[in-house]
Amino acid sequence: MKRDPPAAERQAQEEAAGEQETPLWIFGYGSLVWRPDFEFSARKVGFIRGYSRRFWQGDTFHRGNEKMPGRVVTLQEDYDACTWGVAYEVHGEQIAASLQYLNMREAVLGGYDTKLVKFHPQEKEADEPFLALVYIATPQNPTYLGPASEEDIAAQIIVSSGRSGHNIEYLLRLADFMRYFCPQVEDEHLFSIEEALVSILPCLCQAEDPLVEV
Ligand SMILES: N[C@@H](CCC(=O)N[C@@H](CS)C(=O)NCC(=O)O)C(=O)O
Repeated sequence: MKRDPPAAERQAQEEAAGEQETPLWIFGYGSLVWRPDFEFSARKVGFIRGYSRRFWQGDTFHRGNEKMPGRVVTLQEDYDACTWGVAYEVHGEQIAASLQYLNMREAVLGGYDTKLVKFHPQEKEADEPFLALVYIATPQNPTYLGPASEEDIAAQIIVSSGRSGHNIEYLLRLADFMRYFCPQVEDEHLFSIEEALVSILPCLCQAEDPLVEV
């Protein structure tokens, strides 16, 4: 089923295509942090304001199936919060290629929509904040699961896997990214789910070296 790109995506694509030298930035805060799987020219670690990252999106393709949906992250509006991740810069032909790929991976298969948000690079003295495209799964999408206790989320992750791999890998790689690349950030929701998961499966204690390269 071909899905027309959402308005924010079209706006970003038109603006970027209109001025070839203007890159498009795409902000990742879940699997895009460690598995972008599209060609990019540069990447920066940083954050967006006004959102909290939550394991409240169901996934029946990448990390789960119709009978046992996995849990992946989305963004919940939260005025005082910041969500850390990676912004990817795409130029010229990379723009259409990345948007076409992400439209299938995120929108068609994942239920995510697009929005333009202000990204704040970690090296703020070197860079001013800039606009980036972000994929958000809203409560209106058909596989949205919403809030649950960290213990229940961990238990669901433990028994879920899909076409892209096990849901445990999804959680641990994201926790790993935050631990090693954003050590100053306390992401209580993420790390309490990881803690609940490790208490159920002690063999999954923290890796010595980062699993994620940025
Ligand atoms: N949009 C968020 C979340 C992306 C995400 O995790 N999406 C799922 C779709 S349900 C995905 O791409 N999974 C691929 C994988 O799990 O490897 C991001 O920017 O990273």
